[in-house]
Amino acid sequence: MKIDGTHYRSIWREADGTVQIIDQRWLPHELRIVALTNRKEFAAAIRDMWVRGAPLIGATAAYGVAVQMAADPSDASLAETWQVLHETRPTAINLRWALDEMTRVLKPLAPADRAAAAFQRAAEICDEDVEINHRIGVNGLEIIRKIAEAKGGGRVNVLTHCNAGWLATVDWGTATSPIYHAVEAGIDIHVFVDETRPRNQGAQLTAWEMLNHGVSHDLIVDNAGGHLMQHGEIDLCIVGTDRTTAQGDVCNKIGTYLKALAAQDNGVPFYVALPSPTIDWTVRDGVAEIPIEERAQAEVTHVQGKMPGGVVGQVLISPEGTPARNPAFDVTPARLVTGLITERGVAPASTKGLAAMFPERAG
Ligand SMILES: CSC[C@@H](O)[C@@H](O)C(=O)COP(=O)(O)O
Repeated sequence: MKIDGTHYRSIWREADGTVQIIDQRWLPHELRIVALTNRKEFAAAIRDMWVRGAPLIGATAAYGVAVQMAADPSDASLAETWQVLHETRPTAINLRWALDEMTRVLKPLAPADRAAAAFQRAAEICDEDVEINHRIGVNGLEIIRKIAEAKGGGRVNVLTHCNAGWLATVDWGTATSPIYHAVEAGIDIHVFVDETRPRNQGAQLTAWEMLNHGVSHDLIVDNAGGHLMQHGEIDLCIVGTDRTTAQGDVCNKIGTYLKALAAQDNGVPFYVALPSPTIDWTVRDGVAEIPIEERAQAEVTHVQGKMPGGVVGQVLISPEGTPARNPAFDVTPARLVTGLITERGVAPASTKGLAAMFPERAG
């Protein structure tokens, strides 16, 4: 996507071979681009959320393997890199998907051939992600178009949670891709952006994306969505996912479940934008089987922002010493999901629906 006229991806390889990322910890206040040069830095970038969002975590891990292969292409190094990167964040399945995919490609090769093959496969994974998200946008656009037509061309109001935007992927985003496509198609669309405590990915990243792209939007506090739905101000919800099970349960940023409950109570369609690498075919019951990341208490007791004087920093908002819990994701059961917007089309959130859409993957 474009920032001030320049097209950026969230991760890319420079002509000199270095892997560059946008360090998202500083957005929206500063656009900082950094190079990741060794495995330790890749692990830190994923764990400490310089990059985040399920597809981007996967793409970053793929390049992390490639950089490590250039340093040490041995079998031991490949296996250890899988471990080191895999333990950085437990919930987004794209991480394991990308590490397994890199291992599948590299393991049969002679060590001397691994680095070049790894960089090539990492670049392909990035390009595939862009294409998948583009397709999700095309398929999701039809949902938005139908709502616009039903409203006689009136404004379509979309609620989204967290950042499932281009910053969470390599480009386009998942939940935002139908929105960007709708804007391009000339549909009058307005986006309600959940701030998404504790890390405020909505306030910091999605709002920034919408502003940059000239998309009409309002930032709302997380607790406002139900109220807006009750008053007919939301036509549909579109969110992303970090892991979707074979039966269509959706694990996404904490608070997604509450939005889905409010959507069902108010008859608001609740869609999930789902790239196929985000399906975990090995699990069925998301609540019972998906590991939920618990992050630092400080993310709850503090908020980050721009201080007077322009410095980006954190302020304590609770009494010093108050304990906090910080589960980073929750699971929305399939029964609350209207449809899964995939690169192949919109699937019902069910075992049958996903199996029909991806027959070659379903067990
Ligand atoms: C297209 S990204 C889908 C999800 O990864 C996104 O909604 C989300 O929850 C991101 O969480 P984060 O903790 O910022 O990595």
